[in-house]
Amino acid sequence: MPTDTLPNPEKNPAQSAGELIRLDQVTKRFGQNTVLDHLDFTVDAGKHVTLIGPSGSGKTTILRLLMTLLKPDEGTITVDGQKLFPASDKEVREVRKKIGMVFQQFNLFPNMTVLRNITEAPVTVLGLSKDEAVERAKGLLDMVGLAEKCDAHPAQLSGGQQQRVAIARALAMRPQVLLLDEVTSALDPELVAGVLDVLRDIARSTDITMLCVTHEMNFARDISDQVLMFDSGRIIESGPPEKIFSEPEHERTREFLGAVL
Ligand SMILES: Nc1ncnc2c1ncn2[C@@H]1O[C@H](COP(=O)(O)OP(=O)(O)OP(=O)(O)O)[C@@H](O)[C@H]1O
Repeated sequence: MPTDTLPNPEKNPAQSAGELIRLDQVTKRFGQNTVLDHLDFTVDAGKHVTLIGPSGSGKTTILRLLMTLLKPDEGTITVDGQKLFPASDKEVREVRKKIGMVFQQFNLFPNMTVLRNITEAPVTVLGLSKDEAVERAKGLLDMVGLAEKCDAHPAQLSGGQQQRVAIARALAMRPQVLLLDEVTSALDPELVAGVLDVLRDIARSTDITMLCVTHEMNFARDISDQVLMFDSGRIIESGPPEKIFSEPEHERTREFLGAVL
């Protein structure tokens, strides 16, 4: 893998150690529905944390709060020392630059080539020259195994290839944190492994912090430093994957893993 195109400690000095994400007593309601209930957790820089739990337990809501797509009703969220709410527009923009997200539906720009999908934000948001952005994008496309697809449009790619472009696009911003929201759920089964292999490679060979919602338990076991088990908007159990998957303490965790493994 061409590591010069990826985040590393020299290029992200703030990420060398310590706490990067903190949620303190975060509550989110949709009407009468309390989706997150006084939630506390922290993620240290460089760690890979996976959120598991039944459908509707609030996992995606956490990623959307971190992306500032939603606002908490109570509590505070801090990323790299900056509170997200309240924060000025400028502060939010600065924090957003540190966070990349890959969605279930790839959300590529359909009218742009693969290369342009990846270079657009580094040029317009980070102010890179076109040449710098193209060099970075080509390195990333090489890393996700799509070097020959620069000039293709998203519709000409398989879902798995589109998702690998979306991963490259997120990394092109050199984020400190990568949020992954069920990134293989919309894929045909035969395309899942290719995307997960790319993510395993990124987890292994970069220092990027990952927060991952997935139903792929083998993948979670492989990449996670910590697994958080959610139920009804609370973390009911957390720990290293070998503990959560092999010796879960909570009955709900055992039930959930029994259903998905
Ligand atoms: N914009 C919204 N308006 C109203 N309710 C919402 C909204 N977004 C999420 N919810 C509700 O919040 C709850 C938690 O949703 P969330 O997507 O965070 O769960 P999840 O654990 O990620 O589930 P899944 O694994 O199915 O994606 C669900 O009951 C969902 O219906």
